[in-house]
Amino acid sequence: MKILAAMSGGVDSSVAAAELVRAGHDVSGVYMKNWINEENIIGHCPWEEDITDAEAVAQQLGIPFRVVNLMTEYREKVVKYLLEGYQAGITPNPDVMCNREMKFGVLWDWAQEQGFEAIATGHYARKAFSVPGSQFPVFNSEPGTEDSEHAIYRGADPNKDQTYFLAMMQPQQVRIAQFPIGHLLKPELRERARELGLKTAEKKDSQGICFIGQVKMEDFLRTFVPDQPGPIVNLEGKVLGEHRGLHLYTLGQRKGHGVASPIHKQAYVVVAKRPQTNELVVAIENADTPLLWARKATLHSISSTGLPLNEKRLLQAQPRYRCPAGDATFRPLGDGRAELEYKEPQRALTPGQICALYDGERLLGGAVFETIQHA
Ligand SMILES: Nc1ncnc2c1ncn2[C@@H]1O[C@H](COP(=O)(O)OP(=O)(O)OP(=O)(O)O)[C@@H](O)[C@H]1O
Repeated sequence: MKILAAMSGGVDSSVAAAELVRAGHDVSGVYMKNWINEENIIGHCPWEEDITDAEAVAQQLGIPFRVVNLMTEYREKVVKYLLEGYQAGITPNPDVMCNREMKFGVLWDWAQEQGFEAIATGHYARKAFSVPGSQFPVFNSEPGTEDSEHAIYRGADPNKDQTYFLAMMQPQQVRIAQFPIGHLLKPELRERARELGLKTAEKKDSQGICFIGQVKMEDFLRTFVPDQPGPIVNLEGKVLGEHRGLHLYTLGQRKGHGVASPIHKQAYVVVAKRPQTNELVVAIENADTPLLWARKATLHSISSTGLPLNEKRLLQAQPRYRCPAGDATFRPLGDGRAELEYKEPQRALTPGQICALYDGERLLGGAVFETIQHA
């Protein structure tokens, strides 16, 4: 099969490409140039080093390598969404959009023109397909037949699972996606990279948002969105301090708001943002802090990785990356929206954030939190 390996210059996608070569595919590597540090944002933006590393690994594997410039599309499809979201007071997720709009969107369009049949990434996720009549999961990334059903399962390494970031992928994108390292644990992957002598074998895992690399989200936002200071208040409306702009804070945030707690081992936590009055609301965190916990929410932009999510069902809903998925009832409202009711109260559900939907280990799709109903 002719497969395009998306190589970021990190160890995960290096091993992903190596696995495809080992399986005998016709592999080419590609680095997407989404963003360069032209805005002089503080911090280290290592794209040049990443390209050098990705190219060196491609050479080691004996595969062709190219850099494609997708900076215009990235600005349009991801950065704009990110900045508009923050300006509107919600918390967007650029990594999720990057997968749907860039890697399996714009990059896939380009790949098809070049005659590729699939795109592979170094995500910790497993691809499965079933031919009619057989049962999931059959972990295999072969294309199957026309009528086979494709699905994404959580990566085998629970600490590294990245399916949350794939939640908004469309069925036709799932069909052409391959995740060659999803069955590996991170230490096994590192070992494989060492055995192959790959240049990236000991390279540190990337931090932060995919395109801003080591740059902190806060520094990035401050370059584009002016500070808008306002009061920090408690639930009774008493002013406790000053914030620098509501967009710089996240619901559930315990540190970085500058309000010290008078109670030992009980921190102030951000429980609400009030755009009308530009107030950031904080409260002392405990098991029943008002506004912090919620069981019910509405979702919009429901997106399915396979069969449509148009019936009431029980499922597991993961409200953010690195957070357990809680049991919930999902009730579609018929207009791309749904009600979600968790069995247990959830901490800091946040409008604008992606909610990934699962049936056990299987990723069903995703949606965006619209409103949160506090008890
Ligand atoms: N600039 C890029 N060019 C090509 N592929 C990319 C790029 N950025 C990310 N990817 C692909 O998306 C996958 C997930 O991206 P993410 O930024 O989360 O990397 P990661 O999990 O740290 O993996 P890696 O170790 O490969 O960098 C990568 O493994 C790679 O296949």
